[in-house]
Amino acid sequence: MKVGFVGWRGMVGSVLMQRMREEQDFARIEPVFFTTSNPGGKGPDVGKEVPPLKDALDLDALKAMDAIVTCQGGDYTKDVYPRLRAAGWQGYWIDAASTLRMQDEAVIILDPVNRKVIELALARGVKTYVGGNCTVSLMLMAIGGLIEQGLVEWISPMTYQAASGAGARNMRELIQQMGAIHQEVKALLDDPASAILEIDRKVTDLMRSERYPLDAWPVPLAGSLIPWIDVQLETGQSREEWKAQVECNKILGRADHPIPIDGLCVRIGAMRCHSQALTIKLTRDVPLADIHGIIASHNAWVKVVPNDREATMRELTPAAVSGTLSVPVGRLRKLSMGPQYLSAFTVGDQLLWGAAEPLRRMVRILLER
Ligand SMILES: NC(=O)C1=CN([C@@H]2O[C@H](COP(=O)(O)OP(=O)(O)OC[C@H]3O[C@@H](n4cnc5c(N)ncnc54)[C@H](OP(=O)(O)O)[C@@H]3O)[C@@H](O)[C@H]2O)C=CC1
Ligand SMILES: N[C@@H](CC(=O)OP(=O)(O)O)C(=O)O
Repeated sequence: MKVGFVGWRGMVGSVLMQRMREEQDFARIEPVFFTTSNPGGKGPDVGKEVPPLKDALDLDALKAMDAIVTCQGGDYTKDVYPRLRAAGWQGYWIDAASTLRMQDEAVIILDPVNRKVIELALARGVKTYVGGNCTVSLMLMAIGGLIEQGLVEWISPMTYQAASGAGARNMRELIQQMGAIHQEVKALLDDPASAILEIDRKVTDLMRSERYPLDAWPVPLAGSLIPWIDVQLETGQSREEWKAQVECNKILGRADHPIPIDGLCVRIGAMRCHSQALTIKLTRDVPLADIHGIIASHNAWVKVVPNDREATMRELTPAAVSGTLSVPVGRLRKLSMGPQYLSAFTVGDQLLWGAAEPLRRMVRILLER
């Protein structure tokens, strides 16, 4: 199978390349690498010879592919995908961008959760497969078992989203902000006799000043947080919040009888792990021990963390999870509102299960057919 890769040197694309090398995926395909900036250049090291980079805007070169995997972004998809389809290309389009997700011709891919939906779509001849929003995919990896068992009446997710979701520039600037804060008060920090309120005042003054690094972020993130992600919708939701219900239910193949899912999305100063606090209304009172079992047995990556202080602090943080495929879920307890109200807290790497991994696995699914 000839697979074209676009966007492979970006942040999501690099994670995809790393995972494909780890899983020896390149041995099973004929990879062709495309670029928007360096046609004729050298392709990445994938353990075998690859042809020079092809132009990602050259429709004829793209048309020669059986499948195209793109992590190049929504503008590229908007520009190239319709022209390629209009030119009669019948190959598989596998995309990380949100552009096509809600279109009828596209299936949102998260195979540990919706393998059946994917298989049915393949059988119907669907050729467009799009990775889900990162918070959506990570939530379903965490509590897919409860949904599968029909135990979820509604969910309210409150998110703590990492800088990586906004892109590489934003990750860099988060660290620059951290550094600027430290520089500002270094002398005071080094003096054990200095007053903490003086340190705090200087930090706050810096964050409010023109000297604070703010090119990528609209307002300070380090030392603060941003309770809005993506654009504003008329409903009062952010677009990120809107995605939760529509994408989850599309992934689950139940857009006609959706589970209500709504909450607030907040950007925090983590690097690449999104966290979410979930309030779940169960359809019935289920004992916690059963809930643990149902969640843990849903897929190979979810891990139930016991609701105790030590295990939670050790295992249920971005620092512990970053760079791994593990999706821990903990803080599972019945809330005081009643036995059908369950809390949960989950953490996941938004570049792996949140972006690259579902695409990688879709290529594998195609190879297995
Ligand atoms: N960031 C995220 O969390 C998620 C992103 N996505 C989707 O993936 C798309 C790509 O995101 P992301 O990977 O963050 O984007 P990047 O900005 O990291 O990469 C996108 C492209 O920019 C070009 N580029 C220009 N300068 C550089 C550079 N210095 N280093 C690397 N690449 C460079 C590359 O194209 P070329 O080689 O052709 O020059 C690259 O493929 C997003 O637009 C979004 O649609 C989906 C889920 C999550
Ligand atoms: N919006 C997500 C990242 C992302 O790229 O989402 P989507 O794939 O839905 O555009 C975030 O900021 O954390």
